[in-house]
Order: sequence, then C-alpha cells, then structure tokens
Amino acid sequence: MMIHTNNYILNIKELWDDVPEEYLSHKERYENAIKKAFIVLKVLRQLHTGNIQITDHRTPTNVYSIQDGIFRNVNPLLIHIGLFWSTIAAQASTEQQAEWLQPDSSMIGTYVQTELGHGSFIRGIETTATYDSTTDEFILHTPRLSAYKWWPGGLGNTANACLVMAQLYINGTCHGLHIFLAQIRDFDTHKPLPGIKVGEIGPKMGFNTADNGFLGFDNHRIPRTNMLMKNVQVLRDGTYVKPKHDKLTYGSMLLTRVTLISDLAYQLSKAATIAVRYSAVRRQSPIKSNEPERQILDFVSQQHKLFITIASSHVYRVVGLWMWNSHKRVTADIHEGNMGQLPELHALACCLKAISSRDASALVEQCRLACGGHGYMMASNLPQIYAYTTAAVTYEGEYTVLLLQTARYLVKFWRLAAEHKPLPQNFAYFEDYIKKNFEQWRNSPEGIIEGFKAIVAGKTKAAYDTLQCNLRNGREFEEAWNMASVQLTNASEAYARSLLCEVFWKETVQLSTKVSKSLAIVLEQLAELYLMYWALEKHGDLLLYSTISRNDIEALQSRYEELLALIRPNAVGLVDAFDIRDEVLCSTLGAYDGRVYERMMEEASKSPLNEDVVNESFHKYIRPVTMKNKL
Ligand SMILES: CCCCCCCCCCCCCCCCCCC/C=C/C(=O)SCCNC(=O)CCNC(=O)[C@H](O)C(C)(C)COP(=O)(O)OP(=O)(O)OC[C@H]1O[C@@H](n2cnc3c(N)ncnc32)[C@H](O)[C@@H]1OP(=O)(O)O
Ligand SMILES: Cc1cc2nc3c(=O)[nH]c(=O)nc-3n(C[C@H](O)[C@H](O)[C@H](O)COP(=O)(O)OP(=O)(O)OC[C@H]3O[C@@H](n4cnc5c(N)ncnc54)[C@H](O)[C@@H]3O)c2cc1C
Repeated sequence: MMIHTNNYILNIKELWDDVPEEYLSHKERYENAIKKAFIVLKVLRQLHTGNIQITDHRTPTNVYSIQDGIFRNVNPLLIHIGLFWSTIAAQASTEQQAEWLQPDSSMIGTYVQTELGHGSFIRGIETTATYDSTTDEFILHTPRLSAYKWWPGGLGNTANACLVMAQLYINGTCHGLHIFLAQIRDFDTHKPLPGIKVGEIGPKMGFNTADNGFLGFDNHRIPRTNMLMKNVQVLRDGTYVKPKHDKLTYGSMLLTRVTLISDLAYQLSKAATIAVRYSAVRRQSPIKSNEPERQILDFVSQQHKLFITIASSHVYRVVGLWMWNSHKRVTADIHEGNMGQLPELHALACCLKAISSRDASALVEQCRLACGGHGYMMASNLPQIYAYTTAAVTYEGEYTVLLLQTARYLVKFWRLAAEHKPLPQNFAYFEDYIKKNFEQWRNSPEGIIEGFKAIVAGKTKAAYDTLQCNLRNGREFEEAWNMASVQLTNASEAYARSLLCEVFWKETVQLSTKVSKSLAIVLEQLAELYLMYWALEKHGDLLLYSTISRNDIEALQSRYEELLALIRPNAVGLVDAFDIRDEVLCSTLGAYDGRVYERMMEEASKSPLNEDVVNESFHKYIRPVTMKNKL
C-alpha cells in the first residue's frame, strides 16, 4: 500500500487524545502512551517490511516529528528504537545481528548502563558478568544496592530484553565494561524471569511516559554468545580477544550524542514557532502613546529573545548534519581498522552535545518567558518542551563531565604548541597565539570567528598554565586537573562556540550560492545575527584575548540591532518554514491560524475542574468553615 505518512498517522484516531494527558494519572499516562507506541511501532514495522510505502519526501524525520505530537511527552519505545536496535546494529557480530535484528522479533529492548551509584563514571559500574566455561554462560549479578541499574527508559514496565553494560570477569580477571544482551521478562506472560528484580522508578520532571526503570540480577545466566561480539570476543575456552580500541564499547553514547544535536535543533524550532507566532498575535501596549497597541514582536527586546532561538535552531540543524556526516566517515574508517579520527570525533561530540543541550534548554525557557503568563500554561507546550530539553543536559553524558572530556583533547594540543611541536592545521591558531601573531580585529563574521579562536587559545592557555602551576606545587596530575577544572570547562565551552560559529557561517555561505538571492540574504542575516549575538555575549572574553576595542564592540551592537530590524519582517515566515504541523506543535499559543485566545478557552473547558458548576469539595470543606457562624 502506498501511503502519505502525515495523513495516514494523523487519521489513526487512537493516536490522538480527547483528554489532555496532564489530566491523567502517572499510571494512565503510561498506559495511554504504550497503546500509542505499539500502533506507531506497527506502522514502522510495516514500513520496514515494505508492506506499506511512503509517498512523501521527508520520511524519517516526518515519522519522528509526528511522534512528538502523538506523545506530547516521550515515546516509551524511544530507547528500544533509538538505542537498543542501533547498538545491536553497531556492536553485534554479523551472526548476532542476523538473529536479533528480525523485524518481527519478540524483543522489546532498552539500553541499561547507569546504576544507582554510578552514571558519569562508568568504569565504576558494579554489575558483573562472570564467564562460566563449564556451561558456556555468563552470570550477570548485582552485588549490592548501588549496583542496581537505574534510569533506563522503557525498563520499568515495557522491555522484555535489554543491553546491559557490565564488568566482564574471566577466570578472576576483570576485562572492563562490555555489553550483553539479556532477556528479563517472559515473552509470553511478560513476568520477570527468575533472578530478575525489575520495576519503575517513579515520577520525574519530564519523560513521564518513558517508564524509566530499575533492574537487579541475582546470578542470572545468559549464553556466552549473548555478549556483543563485533569488536571484542570471548571464545568457548574463555580466551579474551581484545578490541582494536578500548573505547569502542562506548560507541552508542558517541552516536546518540551526535544525533541529539539534530533533535535539539528540532526542539528549538518548535519553541521558536510557538513564541514567534504568539508574539505576532499578542498586542500589548503602544510604543508611542498616541498609537494603537503593538504586536509584542515589534518590541526590539522581544526580537532579541526570539531571533537568536530561530538562528540557533538553524545552527544546530547544520552542525548536527555536519557531525552526522563526520560520524559516518569515521565509522567507515573504523570498519577498515583505522581508529585515527575517533578521538577528534569524541572530543567534538562531547562539547557539542553539552553546549547544544544547554543552549536549547536556556532558549526554550527564554521562549516561555517571552510568552508571559500564557507561556506558563501546559497548553502552550513550552513547559513540556523545556522538561524534555533540559534532561538532555544530563543524560548521555552530564554537561560538565563531557566538557572535561573535550578539555583533555585541547590540553594535548596546547602542550604540543607550548613545546613547539607540529600541530594539525585546525589547531594552527594555538601557535599563532603563542607567537602573539594577533590579527587586527575585523567587525565581520570572519573577524568574529578569528576572535573566538583567540578566546579558545587564551582560555586553554590559562587552564594549562594553572595545571602546570598546580603540578609544580607538588600536586598529582588528577588533583591538579580537578583544581583547574573550572578553567578547563571554560576552554571547552569556548571551543564549542568557535566551532558552531565557524561551521555555521561557512555552511551558510556555501548554501547561499545554491538558493535564490532573496533566500540567501535572509540565511546570511540569521548566520550573522548568531555570530554578533555571541560576540556581544562574550565581549569580555574578546576584550581579554583578542584585539577588539570598545569602539568595535559599539559597532557590533549597532549592527546587531540593525539585523534584528532586518529580520523582523521575515520572522513569522522563518518559523512557518520550519513546517511543523499544529498536531505536532500541540500549542494553544503557536497554532498556524493564530486563534490564541479561542484555543486557550477551548483547552480550559477540558479541565475536569469545570465539569461541575459547584465542586463537591465546596460542600465537604469550604461551606462548613465559611458558613459556620451563620448556621
Ligand atoms: C524535522 C524533524 C527533525 C528531527 C531530527 C531528529 C533526528 C534524530 C532523532 C534521534 C533522537 C535520538 C534521541 C535519543 C534520546 C535519548 C533519550 C535518553 C536516553 C539516555 C540514555 C543514557 O543516558 S545512556 C547512559 C549514558 N551515560 C553516559 O554518557 C556516561 C558518561 N560517561 C562516560 O562516557 C565515561 O565515563 C567518560 C568518557 C566520562 C570517562 O570514561 P572512562 O573513565 O572509561 O575514560 P578514561 O578516563 O579512562 O579515558 C578517557 C579516554 O577515553 C577516551 N574516550 C572516552 N569516551 C570515548 C568514546 N565514546 N569514544 C572514543 N574515545 C573515548 C577519551 O577521549 C580519553 O582519551 P585520552 O586520550 O586518554 O584523553
Ligand atoms: C531523562 C533521563 C533518561 C535517562 N535514560 C537513561 C537510559 O536509558 N539508560 C541509562 O543507562 N541511563 C539513562 N539515564 C542516566 C544518565 O545517563 C545519567 O543520569 C547521566 O549520565 C549523569 O550521570 P549521574 O546521574 O551519575 O550524574 P553525576 O555524575 O552524579 O552528576 C552529579 C554532579 O556531579 C558532577 N560530576 C560527576 N563527575 C564529575 C567529574 N568527574 N568531574 C567534575 N564533576 C563531576 C556533575 O557535573 C554533576 O554536577 C537517564 C537520565 C535521565 C535524566
């Protein structure tokens, strides 16, 4: 059957709620979401097997984005689809993939890594997988409470299988973390298997349809062939065959960090669409006292809050794609046995995941604030987008922890520069900084990019010098590193910003040659706005580390304000161009037709508190107190 995904999915009645999900209990929310998740999974399976085919051109992102509207929260199968399958595809051997990656598989899986006691420091994970050569099995075991798995999405009630990260022991030797496939519930009855203690962890700030769970193993046995064996093997006699790089097991985190950048771009585009459309509808106070009230989008301070969100969504879309292509290239190299580019990819993914999630959550919150009181309503959908986005600052590698990973990479190159050793081309600016080859400041995108590189160099130098000073004072390296960690994270953050500015500007200039002149102008305005915004935000750093002057900063400020005015007439068009359907946006404030107040009243009428003219609590609790003296 040929289908148009939008129409097909939008017409499946069971996928769309009559009662807004905020009015459901924790349990009802999950049950509602799981009903929908399996309808969507069925559609995805039909697509996969070719039983139905898609006719519209934006297929994968379409299915993904429509899901956002269906769940208004999180698909409980997000980890099954996004991490379970992809980890098997990337880390299981060809034979294992042939067995496990069947489209009609009974397995509903999740990715089980974090424990109660350890999330960031994964070498500290305590779950063990001990090889028993007499039975050709691994014994999975949770030695103590802190070793209980805690957090995995879909684990609480949904999954019957999981990929478990555990410390591998063979003949008493620990070989570190490895991934194992374990069945945890009966495929037919769904009851936990013997030796498995599993459940759900309770309500959270967001992700409340994701049934995040806990899991403990009591000497649970799985076949030896359930260890993911593409990169590393345990043979029948217990021989351990090492991987070509000892961090290949961390590959799923790397991939998810890369894909998250695009997801965050999408969340930003939703928030921008809601806030910009609302700001075009909402009128409040005149600008000149003798004039009618103005659209709040005409206030320049409002434009300052919103246009950076539009621009940032484009930045992360472009940089997300750029990273996706790098990931593809590096993965192909790894297949050929060449690991050379992996450290760079890891360093980039860490800082870009950290900064994209932090930017996205700050900007979504800014959009909410830009909608005044109405932005605080759940029906605006901004609180849900925020709760979803801010979680990404923590999961898949906590913000600071990831920035410190990138800092290791920067410090290595600074050390080379300081020792006057050859540097790769992309770090040649470290040498320029040391030789004080400072460029004359230019108030242009290219000038700003150079300025940001000077900040990276200056901050890396400062962190490195502090590190060296701590070492000279007799500290051990790890301690010296910890003492310098505020400066190290600052250097990483600056590095991410310089990458974002450079990649976005270069890609925009290139894209501009391929589109109409009028579109090219707007795209370049957005890119320039992004660079100016951050140059002004970081003007203190520019004053410290580049040759910028006070006059230059004043000129940047004027150009920035000019750009706000230039973008204003296109603002609504720019968010319309994100092309997000009302059913996906789920917002009273952001719908295409602009019927903001009507929709707000319609949504309010769905409140169960409006079902009775007089709520029964009046008779039970209020009246006895307020009427006491009058009875
Ligand atoms: C229109 C619509 C558009 C829509 C488009 C959308 C499309 C995309 C849709 C997909 C969306 C997907 C969304 C998915 C949502 C996910 C939901 C939430 C799920 C959450 C899951 C999780 O959270 S899983 C758990 C994650 N946990 C972590 O991330 C833990 C973080 N900690 C670590 O990673 C590690 O502990 C560490 C890296 C911090 C340290 O590790 P370790 O102690 O072993 O390292 P060492 O200190 O010994 O050594 C460091 C050394 O190793 C190198 N290294 C570390 N990691 C890697 C790696 N991954 N790869 C390569 N190298 C690595 C590091 O560089 C160091 O090298 P040196 O040379 O020594 O410096
Ligand atoms: C919504 C959500 C979904 C999740 N889904 C999954 C899942 O599906 N599967 C899964 O396995 N896990 C999942 N997780 C867990 C997640 O990966 C971890 O919470 C995350 O990696 C952070 O680890 P942590 O909780 O141990 O934080 P901690 O490391 O305890 O962080 C607490 C504080 O300590 C600081 N800190 C820690 N170590 C250092 C250090 N070395 N240097 C400096 N500062 C440090 C951090 O910066 C932070 O400020 C999920 C989490 C959330 C919130």
